[in-house]
This record gives sequence, structure tokens and C-alpha cells, in this order.
Amino acid sequence: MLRFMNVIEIFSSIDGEGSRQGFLTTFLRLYDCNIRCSYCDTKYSYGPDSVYKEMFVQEVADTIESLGNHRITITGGEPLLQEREVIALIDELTRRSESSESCVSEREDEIYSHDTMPYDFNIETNGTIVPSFQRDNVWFTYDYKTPSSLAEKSMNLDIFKAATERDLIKFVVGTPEDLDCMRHILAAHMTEAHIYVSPVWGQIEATSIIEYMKAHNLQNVRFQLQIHKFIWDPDAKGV
Ligand SMILES: Nc1nc2[nH]cc(C(=O)O)c2c(=O)[nH]1
Ligand code: SF4
Ligand SMILES: [Mg+2]
Repeated sequence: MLRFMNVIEIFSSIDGEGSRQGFLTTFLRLYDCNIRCSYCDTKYSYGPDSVYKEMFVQEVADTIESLGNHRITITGGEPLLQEREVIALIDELTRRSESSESCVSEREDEIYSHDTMPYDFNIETNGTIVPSFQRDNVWFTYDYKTPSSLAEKSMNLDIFKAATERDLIKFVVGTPEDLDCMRHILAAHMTEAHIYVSPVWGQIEATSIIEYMKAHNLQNVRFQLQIHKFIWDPDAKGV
């Protein structure tokens, strides 16, 4: 069945954050979001004034294929608002890469070369939705929106149970109250996911987050800066 997706942008860059920070990655940014964070850095991705393109899943797969990266991040907005299309896209790309692998099966050395690695999908989701699917080549980065986002009431606490050891849960913090919130939430909710903390750009000193981690002995929380905001203009699109 032909499905189309509402696409804001597709681009190749280095991943600016998370466990694959610094690796070449193709980004698919999908239209629309179900919350409105106070500090949102992609306001162009949602709402009636947003410019998006309707693209068939096949066309999106063609574009992603042409960019040549095997690491793919599907972000937004909130990508799980188009979950059926996201699943169709992942299955389409996976099918294409498996059939191209079988074509070169006589040259096994090339199958595992860097050019022919299978796709690996990260879905950057905002913590309001528990995904209804899983695949071997898909993992999730869930945000937990702390009080200064003004979106905390929309968080779905089931993400802590749903997340596996392949997934990340990222606390985006802008105030000392946000740090206390992170600590209390982590104490109350067991999870197998890796825990990351990142500052809201321009709102809190990195050093105060690190001092907080030391003061509260947060051994399993990983501090990270979004490096794309240092490399390019923090408001730049498509990077
Ligand atoms: N370079 C780069 N890395 C990113 N990692 C996550 C991003 C996102 O917008 O979700 C992002 C982004 O927009 N750009
Ligand atoms: S979830 Fe992401 S895209 Fe949606 S408002 Fe918050 S920061 Fe912006
Ligand atoms: Mg994001």
C-alpha cells in the first residue's frame, strides 16, 4: 500500500548527541509535535505555519539511500505521530539493504565493509508515547521533559519500563529544579536504559550540572553537550 509521510527535512550530518555522537548520520525530521516545550529548538517542525512536504515512503527511502549513511535518526517534531509510516519506511530500507547484501554474497569481505553495513535506526521521541513496535535494528532515545519545559505533565512514565538496555533516556535540564526532578524520577523509576543529561542551550551552566552530579553521586548519569550547536549556528536548520 502506498503511504505518504509529512517530511520537514532529510539531511546528512554528524550526530550531535547520544551514543553515536560524532558519527555520520542521516536525519529524517518529521512534521508535527503533540507538545510545546518552552525551549523548543525546532519550532519550524510543527503547527500550521510549518512548511512540510508530503513524500511517499518509497521516495523517503530513495533519498535516505542516496545519502549513503547506514546510521539513521528519525526525529521531529514527534516522529511517533507517524508511527505506521515510520515502520513502513524502516521495513522498506531494511528489505532493500538485505536484498543488496544477497546480491554480493559471493564477496563476503565487502558485505561487512563500511559501505555495506546494515541500517541502524535511532528514533528520537519526546517521552509522551510508548512505541508499539520493535525491530532488531531500531532503538529509541526518549526525552524526559523536566519542569522548565512546561511539558512535564505530558510525560508517559511507562517509557522507563518500556526502554531496554539498547535505549537512551535523556533529561534536558535548564534549572536546578529540573536537576532535582531528574534525580527524583530516577530514584522512583527503574529502567534498563542508559541515562543522559544535557543542558537546555544557553539556560544553565554545564559546570552546575556536573557539580550536581558530584554532589548527588550520580554514577550512572552521563553528561553530554549537543555538539552540533557549537559547530553550526544553534538555530540553523538541516545540520
Ligand atoms: N547534528 C544533529 N544531531 C542531532 N541529534 C539529534 C538531533 C535532533 O534534532 O533530534 C540532531 C540534529 O538536529 N542535528
Ligand atoms: S518535543 Fe521536541 S519538537 Fe516537540 S516541542 Fe518539545 S523540543 Fe520541540
Ligand atoms: Mg530532538
